[in-house]
Amino acid sequence: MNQNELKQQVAKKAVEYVLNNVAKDQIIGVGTGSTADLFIDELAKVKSHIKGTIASSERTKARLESHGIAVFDVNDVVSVPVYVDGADEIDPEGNMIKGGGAAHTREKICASIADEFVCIADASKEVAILGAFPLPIEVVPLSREAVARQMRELGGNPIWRMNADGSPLITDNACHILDVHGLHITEPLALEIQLTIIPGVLTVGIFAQNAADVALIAAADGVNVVNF
Ligand SMILES: O=C(CO)[C@H](O)[C@H](O)COP(=O)(O)O
Repeated sequence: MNQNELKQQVAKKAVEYVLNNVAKDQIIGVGTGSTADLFIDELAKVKSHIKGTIASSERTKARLESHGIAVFDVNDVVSVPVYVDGADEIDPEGNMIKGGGAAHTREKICASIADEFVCIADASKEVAILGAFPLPIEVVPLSREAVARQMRELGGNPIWRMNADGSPLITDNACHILDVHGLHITEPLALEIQLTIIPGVLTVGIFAQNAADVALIAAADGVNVVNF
């Protein structure tokens, strides 16, 4: 089974999870990325079960709306029962690195108002310690070099993320991304807090404060449900 087939499998399982665990006519949170895209396509088949969604990116909002699924402004929603999203890495405690799709600021906001974070991933995303995947940090453009210097002082190697055409990637929040290579994140929550208070940092891609509550992990022999 290739990685895309695993993602398909976990997307289906996540819809099953929503149907079994979320009462009818609720608003649910939807993440961003290739796994989340497949989840959206599966969700569309049972869209009458939900009242609508909150979206973690413009990309996700457009895909949801293309299926006729209502998207609410996060400002108008107090809480959601579940937030379903992928991850770039997930450790044995449910801490994650996210932001490979440059959407982690809105993802963290959506996760913060969710009763339950349901992480959907294939088994290649499971790691013992976070950090092999470069840590995305969304920064206010003016602060980029100052933040990069602080990352170097911590032993990381920050790379300014570019688009395929060589232009700087601009996020949904009009900010830049630094991908910090070479970190070995043994204390995810402490590092998330430490980096979050650096002036100019909008959002760090460590999800420890908003770690996964449940992970649906697709492997060749099926989808494993992990409760943290
Ligand atoms: O954090 C994310 C986007 O900002 C994604 O959830 C993460 O990059 C995983 O993506 P994919 O499902 O494409 O592997």
